[in-house]
Amino acid sequence: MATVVSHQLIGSIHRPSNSKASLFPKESLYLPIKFRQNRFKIEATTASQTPVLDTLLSPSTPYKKKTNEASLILIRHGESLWNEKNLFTGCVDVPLTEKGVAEAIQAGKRISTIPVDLIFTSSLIRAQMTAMLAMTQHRCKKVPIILHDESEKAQTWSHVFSEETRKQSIPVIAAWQLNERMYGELQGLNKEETAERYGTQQVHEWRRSYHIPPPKGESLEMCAERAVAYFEDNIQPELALGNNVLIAAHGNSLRSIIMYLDKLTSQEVTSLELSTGLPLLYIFKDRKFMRRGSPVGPTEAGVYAYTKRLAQYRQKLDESLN
Ligand SMILES: O=C(O)[C@@H](CO)OP(=O)(O)O
Repeated sequence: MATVVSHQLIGSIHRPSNSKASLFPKESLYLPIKFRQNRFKIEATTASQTPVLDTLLSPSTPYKKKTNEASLILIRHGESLWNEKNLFTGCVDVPLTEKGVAEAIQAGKRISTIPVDLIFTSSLIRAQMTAMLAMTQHRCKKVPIILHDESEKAQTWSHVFSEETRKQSIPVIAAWQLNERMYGELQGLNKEETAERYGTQQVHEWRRSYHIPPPKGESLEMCAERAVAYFEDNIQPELALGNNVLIAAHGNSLRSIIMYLDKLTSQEVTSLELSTGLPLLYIFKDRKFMRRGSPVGPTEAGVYAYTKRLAQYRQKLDESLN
């Protein structure tokens, strides 16, 4: 059984279940993503069909599986304007504060030599800002590009016509399933005033229990049903193909994903707290997730000792910059 956890430091695409296909297509086969019922659907197709996802992911986009290992970085967004005001935020779409921007940039520095091939964010601006700001610091210097596939027009109009430019880009997929838990009738209320009104114990249960939902909102369990399902259906298959993934999301959507990764019980997850803007690294190897803490910075020796692959990646970056 997992020990009590306190991560003080850390901060559909619907794939057919037996599909081994990646978002990074191979030679003659590529995988258009179609937006259906708020979920992406990936279907294999042949080169004679319209390349819907041709915008960024070209047939020869770099990633071929060479390893059964991949990195997974989780970042809770930096401080938002409502974190600052101590308001329940949930699915309300508020931006980062100046401090939140600085946190995202700092997070980027800390992960700047850890490989990232694919980024998933929620559909909320605070998570997207965090991912984008963090990637400005990455030493690979690749440009994160949001894939818009809400319509055929959006796909066509954001097409990139240079193979070289596409190679210098990182696809970003925004998924509502990674959004913050919907806080129901608490959204917009001050947390302290709510505790005074309903009692500290009641508010703590709404905020941290697994099963109890806030009034007309989602419990962590309900949030996990969509966030973990999305992770399993769309993110884990990429990791299994050796693609390194960054997820920028929220306190509670990430708590539910960490509960899944670390196999926490519904009791243990109540003491899991995530700070804003601090990255947490996992290694996915042999179909298992190993938690590797929060990288302190690009020069930290410890992180690169975790796996040979990370050390090699960093060495290549060092060589290319010298
Ligand atoms: O207000 C929210 O949406 C969340 C995260 O900021 O709050 P809590 O930590 O209470 O779940």
